[in-house]
Amino acid sequence: MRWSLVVPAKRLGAAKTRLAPLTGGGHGSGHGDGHGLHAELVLALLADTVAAGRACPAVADVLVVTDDERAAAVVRALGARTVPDEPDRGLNPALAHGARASGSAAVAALSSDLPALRPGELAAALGAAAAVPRGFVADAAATGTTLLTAVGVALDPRFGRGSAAAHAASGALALTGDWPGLRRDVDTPADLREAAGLGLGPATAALLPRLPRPAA
Ligand SMILES: Nc1nc2c(ncn2[C@@H]2O[C@H](COP(=O)(O)OP(=O)(O)OP(=O)(O)O)[C@@H](O)[C@H]2O)c(=O)[nH]1
Ligand SMILES: C=C(OP(=O)(O)O)C(=O)O
Repeated sequence: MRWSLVVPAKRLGAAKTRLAPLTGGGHGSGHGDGHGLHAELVLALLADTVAAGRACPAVADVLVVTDDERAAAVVRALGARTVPDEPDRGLNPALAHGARASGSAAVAALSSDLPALRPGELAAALGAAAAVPRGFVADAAATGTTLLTAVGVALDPRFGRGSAAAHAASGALALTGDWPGLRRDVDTPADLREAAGLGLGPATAALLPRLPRPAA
């Protein structure tokens, strides 16, 4: 079975506010304005996630839901398709829109902040997901979700705080395996240090030495 991956990306300057301390946070950091180091860091996390997805043999195509032109250009250069961020009602409606736009019967929503993701572990998780109508992979903290899958049924995404429990309550099966890069989402500076310990993708690795506050 080959999958369509749907990856959400809100505007770079508005995303990942909890990482602002790493990029200086204030004036000149680019946090909030879509430029500068903050946007570059958010973009690097997205680029490494998309590149790993594209390199996964179980993935037929990657669809990024975004209105950010810079993010769209970067992921297209990596071989992803892009669709506008519709209906502009937040993360879950954007993912449902992307899932429908993919036109695929096997759809997986993937977090956009997985810089240590390996194509092989994604393939293993998607292999497990092929056996169930809906499945999910919890993040390293076991409270959030990094992957939500659907085969022949609606994706019905419930990302957000406590999403692992919400996905389980909606009938999705928790998929478990030794997939450290797939689980290691990066919301905080400490998360980025842990991702660095697993091994970062090239975009995030290249950015790390440029951060004013060392992350790793
Ligand atoms: N396309 C799209 N993506 C979204 C939207 N809202 C959130 N996302 C993406 O979903 C992921 C989780 O977003 P949030 O939980 O809002 O916050 P965050 O950007 O991770 O970070 P914090 O500001 O630090 O909480 C990020 O990859 C966002 O880019 C949306 O309305 N549209
Ligand atoms: C949206 C989620 O995560 P975060 O906000 O941490 O990126 C989630 O885990 O469902």
